[in-house]
Amino acid sequence: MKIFKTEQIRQADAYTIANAPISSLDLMERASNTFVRWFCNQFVNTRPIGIFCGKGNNGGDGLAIARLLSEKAYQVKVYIVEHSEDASEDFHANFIRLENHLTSFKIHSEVDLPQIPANMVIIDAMLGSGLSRAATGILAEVIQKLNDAPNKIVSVDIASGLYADRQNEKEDAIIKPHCTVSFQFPKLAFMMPQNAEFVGNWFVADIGLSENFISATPTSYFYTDKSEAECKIIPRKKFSHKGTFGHGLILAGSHGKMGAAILSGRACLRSGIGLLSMHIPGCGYEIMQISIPEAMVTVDPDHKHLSKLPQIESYSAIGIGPGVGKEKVTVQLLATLLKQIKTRLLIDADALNILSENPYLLDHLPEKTVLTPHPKEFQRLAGESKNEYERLELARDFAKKHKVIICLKGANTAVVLSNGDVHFNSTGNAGMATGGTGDVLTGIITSLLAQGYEPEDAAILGVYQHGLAGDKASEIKGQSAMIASDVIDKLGW
Ligand SMILES: NC(=O)C1=CN([C@@H]2O[C@H](COP(=O)(O)OP(=O)(O)OC[C@H]3O[C@@H](n4cnc5c(N)ncnc54)[C@H](OP(=O)(O)O)[C@@H]3O)[C@@H](O)[C@H]2O)[C@@H](O)CC1
Ligand SMILES: Nc1ncnc2c1ncn2[C@@H]1O[C@H](COP(=O)(O)OP(=O)(O)O)[C@@H](O)[C@H]1O
Ligand SMILES: [K+]
Repeated sequence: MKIFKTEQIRQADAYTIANAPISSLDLMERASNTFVRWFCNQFVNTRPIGIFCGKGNNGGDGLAIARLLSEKAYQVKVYIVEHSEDASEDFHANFIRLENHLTSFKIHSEVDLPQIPANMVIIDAMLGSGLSRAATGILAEVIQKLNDAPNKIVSVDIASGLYADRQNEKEDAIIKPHCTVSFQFPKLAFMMPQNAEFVGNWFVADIGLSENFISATPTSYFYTDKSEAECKIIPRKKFSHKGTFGHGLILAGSHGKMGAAILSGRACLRSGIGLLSMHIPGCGYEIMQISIPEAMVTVDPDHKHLSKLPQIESYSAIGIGPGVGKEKVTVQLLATLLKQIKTRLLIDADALNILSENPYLLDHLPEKTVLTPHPKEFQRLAGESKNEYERLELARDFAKKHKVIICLKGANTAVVLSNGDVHFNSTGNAGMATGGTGDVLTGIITSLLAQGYEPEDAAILGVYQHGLAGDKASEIKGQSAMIASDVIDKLGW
């Protein structure tokens, strides 16, 4: 799914109005109807509803929603926050339509603020994607009051006060909704961890903006949903054999960290690879052979660390990093690997930290190497950033400069391609914030690379399947009890 910036959403809106054709008021009606359909599935009509409207089109949506809900026998109260003398045309039209149904209450100042019953559901339609500056004055006061109340809040399109695609200041007044119903596209703001409390659970309501416009308009931001991930899967043919699915090599583990090697190896095998070899330090030999009988093992001459690169010509992809440490000998091994490698490569964990400490190695990264840093590893690699928008830009610059693919891990992992495109992941949950889940991802993506998936697809699909397995694991174990091995157990597609 594409993620558009505010300006592009406005253009999509205008294009649809001109070409569908549909009047802007009818488009607002359609958007409001879509919201109401969603809302009625979530909230019964015995609960009172309070709709807080601004005076732009977001407020116009609020007024239309008020009318539609009252037609469905919801008890609705409408509050209009008088932040401006002027109102948008469609706000005005909906205000007139509403007059036959409901009276609205105007909020000019704090004294006009209503008492809010505890069971009232609040619909936030004060400011939408037209936010041009921080909310102040009466808007800020209403936002504060609603945030302080225990009531459930549902934001129309986006929480009032939250910029759709740029950084807010810390002190900005922003609604903290339980959920947001976004029109047609998710907003870039929803992908940023810092905005979690200003988004809540979010849903996309298809309001029928022009498909021609959407498919023809380029964007650098995407959201990987189920259909997009599934169409990347290459089916296994009836007469295929293990040679069809590649032979991967994972270099992992050190004394005390053989678990990381085991997790990545197991995940690799559970992701469809034909053959897997693991290169590990001497201390891990028996551990590995017993833990993963399906994997072949080559043993490093060093007992505790990886020090010597094995023959690598026969592998279709190589993954390096989980649990390897940063010993001098391992630095040397990575440098040799970068010189010799002719196949697809994934670099994770301490191998990334080695790159950070030896930046000259970055010039030797083969094109489309997949890097899988968590935020701290990325910071070591690319430097500090003031906020998550800046971090994303840094990742895009880094990926373009070094022609690599970066999976910036976290909730909504951002897969940043070497052309700067960003694919945010839709699967995964906070139960995955536990040691070893990153090693699992290394195994999955290495497996896909070995099978011949293009590195872009391997990264996007691998991240998606990793999160999906995490979601299945959390359904069974719960987020607190699940561990990385549970994620491996739930792999499979
Ligand atoms: N295609 C779609 O997706 C569709 C979108 N639709 C809906 O339209 C919404 C966008 O509408 P919108 O452009 O009128 O913007 P919205 O946020 O309601 O208000 C802007 C007004 O507020 C003002 N203003 C801004 N910041 C302010 C501040 N801090 N404090 C005070 N005032 C401030 C601003 O003033 P100005 O910046 O000009 O001074 C302007 O007057 C969108 O979110 C969705 O709900 C659907 O109806 C149909 C299809
Ligand atoms: N809150 C979360 N929601 C979704 N996925 C998460 C969350 N926290 C962590 N993850 C995922 O779990 C993995 C953690 O990786 P990492 O930090 O490298 O762990 P480790 O080094 O212990 O293996 C990443 O793929 C990340 O996207
Ligand atoms: K809103």
